[in-house]
Amino acid sequence: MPAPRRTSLPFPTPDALRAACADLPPPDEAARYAIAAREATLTKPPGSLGRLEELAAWLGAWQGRERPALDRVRVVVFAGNHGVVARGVSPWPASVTAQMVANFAAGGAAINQIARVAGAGLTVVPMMDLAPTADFTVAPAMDQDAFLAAVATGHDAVEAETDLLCLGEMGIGNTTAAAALAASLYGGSGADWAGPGAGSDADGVARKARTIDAALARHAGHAGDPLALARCLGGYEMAAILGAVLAARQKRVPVVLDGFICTAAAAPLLRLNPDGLAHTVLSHRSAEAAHGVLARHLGLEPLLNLGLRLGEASGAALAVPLLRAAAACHGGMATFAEAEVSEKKVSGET
Ligand SMILES: O=C(O)c1ccc[n+]([C@@H]2O[C@H](COP(=O)([O-])O)[C@@H](O)[C@H]2O)c1
Ligand SMILES: Cc1cc2nc[nH]c2cc1C
Repeated sequence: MPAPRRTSLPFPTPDALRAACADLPPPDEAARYAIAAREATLTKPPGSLGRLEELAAWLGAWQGRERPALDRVRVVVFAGNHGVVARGVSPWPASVTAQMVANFAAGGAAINQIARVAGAGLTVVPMMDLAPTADFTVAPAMDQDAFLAAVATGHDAVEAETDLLCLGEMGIGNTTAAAALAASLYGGSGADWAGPGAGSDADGVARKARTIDAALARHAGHAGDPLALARCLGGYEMAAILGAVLAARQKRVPVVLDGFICTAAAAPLLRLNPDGLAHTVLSHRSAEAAHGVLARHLGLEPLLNLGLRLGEASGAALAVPLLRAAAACHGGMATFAEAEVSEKKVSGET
């Protein structure tokens, strides 16, 4: 189903969007305090659940609950087409984007299976009713109106009554867009950020690197303006992810980011606000090598490392069972007092 066309935009201008990105709510500190206090009473050596303890605190602080809940987990996948595919940057034809969206609707994709196992609802937002973005080696990928409309589509896709939001994308050619955007934000050349994507061979990766270099040269005038770079070098589905990450923050919905493209799409928010991705975790480190580099720039530590390079929120949905375990331990474990377990070692005992 095409995304509904809107008559009014939540951010009618780039300045309005920039101002919204600068003005983000903090987590619930009282909930964070209550979670830390409860964590210290649970029947385990302090810190022994490692990152699960941090995840429970992160979930609860954004949900504003001492015991985080994951009853309403939603996966949202945005899909869009990229004009830069005409440069031969993907081994797949652009038509595969729409074909995969049909596959999502029929329940036949990996994300359908993983979302079901994770107990998450799946929403797919196709943006292929729009003409593909422009080939960004010759023009901005999107004009101002198209970019703000795509951001609005993502913003509209987030419901406040969500305990956890997993974001992902589908778009043939979008590893080139993600690499170009990452290079424009964090420096380096095409060769530093280009990888095989959905299966390019060495010649394809070299072509991709040259394409990214051409795009960087074309849009160099926007250096230092993260929203302009997202508009010139990104894609509809990437702009929508940016809008969804922003909307989630405004509603204090915790977010799981997926692979390379999803992470690159969210990166401009961090450039606009050093605290802008505090409500997000990164599900996994993609097999696309640039993802690990980008994650380090963003200060995000991936939860999983499974050699995934699929996209479509598959990694984000795979992180849900981990988060469920973190929440279940925090909410369900007995305290030392309840279980009558001795809390401290007897002095002198080894
Ligand atoms: O999530 C990732 O890290 C990832 C890495 C490589 C490829 N992909 C997916 O593959 C598609 C883009 O690959 P490409 O080679 O056409 O740019 C797009 O649909 C992405 O979801 C995704
Ligand atoms: C088949 C296929 C499925 C995908 N899912 C996400 N990106 C994809 C790219 C391709 C090519």
